[in-house]
Amino acid sequence: MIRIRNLTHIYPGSRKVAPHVAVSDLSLEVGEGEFAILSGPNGSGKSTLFRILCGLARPSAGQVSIAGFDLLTEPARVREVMGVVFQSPAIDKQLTVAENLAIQADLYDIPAADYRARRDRALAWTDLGGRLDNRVETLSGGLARQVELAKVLMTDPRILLLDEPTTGLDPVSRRNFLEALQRLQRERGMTVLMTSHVFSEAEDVDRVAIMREGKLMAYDTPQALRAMIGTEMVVIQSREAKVLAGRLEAELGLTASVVGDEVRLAETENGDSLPLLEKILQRYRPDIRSISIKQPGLDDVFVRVTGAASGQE
Ligand SMILES: Nc1ncnc2c1ncn2[C@@H]1O[C@H](COP(=O)(O)OP(=O)(O)OP(=O)(O)O)[C@@H](O)[C@H]1O
Repeated sequence: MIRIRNLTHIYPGSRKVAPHVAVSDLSLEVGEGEFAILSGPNGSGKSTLFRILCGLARPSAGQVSIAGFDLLTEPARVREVMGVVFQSPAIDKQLTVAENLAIQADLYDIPAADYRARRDRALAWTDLGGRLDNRVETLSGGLARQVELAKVLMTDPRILLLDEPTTGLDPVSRRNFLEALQRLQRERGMTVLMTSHVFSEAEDVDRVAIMREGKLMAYDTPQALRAMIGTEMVVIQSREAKVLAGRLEAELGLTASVVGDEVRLAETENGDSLPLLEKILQRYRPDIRSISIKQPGLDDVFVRVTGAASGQE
């Protein structure tokens, strides 16, 4: 449904700045009706890839086809099937919800006879019922984002591209927004590709892509990605996490990564972390605030794959 083949994007540079390869020979497919998340540390090339996919930038090399249409040679066909929710608001906050949706209908030449039905169908995926006459500036951040979604849904897309749509939302609004997307996927067979750096959002999706320095480092189901790390890991909270990690590596020969005030240890060889936990507790107790065994999450995968600390909620 979204097929990216050997995509490369090079920013040309200038006399003072060298050319920069922002996307490097990247290939990736999102199947029909799949929900995929694209993540990566700052500067890894997500925005560049997103801009290419929504037709705002032309790649230096490679092909992209969307619903079987070539992005470069059939952009109008692609626009017919794809809806894009950008990070920066694309609605007029001074206008009401209904006025914003009416403008979208005008822009896309939606026949007047279809307008109400389309509008009501789009709103059915949101929590905006009864808010049609409210000015967007009076809505919460979460509902305002849902207006963006409703606006895009007015055009009946089969594919949705979203750029960090939940940034700045509180956890409840974020969950509501994601639930709307998941229902669209489940009940309408929508294909969804969304950039995000919040890994709790990625735990339930079909596939997660992790980019680093323009390259696709991993692309798999959340389960398969978590399995890369093992079944369980020891996590220690410490005021001096870096110092403790250094000591654990030097004195016990362990592999440790530091995320904030946490030291996370790679899986033990026999997979049983309890003896290791006891040993660490006996030796380093004064340096430890808490110690536990946990199943690896996607944030651990991210740290392993990119070498960067993951985005925090
Ligand atoms: N117009 C530009 N000219 C030159 N280099 C650029 C340009 N835009 C981005 N870059 C560089 O390309 C690389 C990828 O940038 P991009 O914005 O795609 O990354 P990102 O993963 O979206 O980062 P973020 O999460 O910070 O938005 C970065 O090193 C960035 O500095």
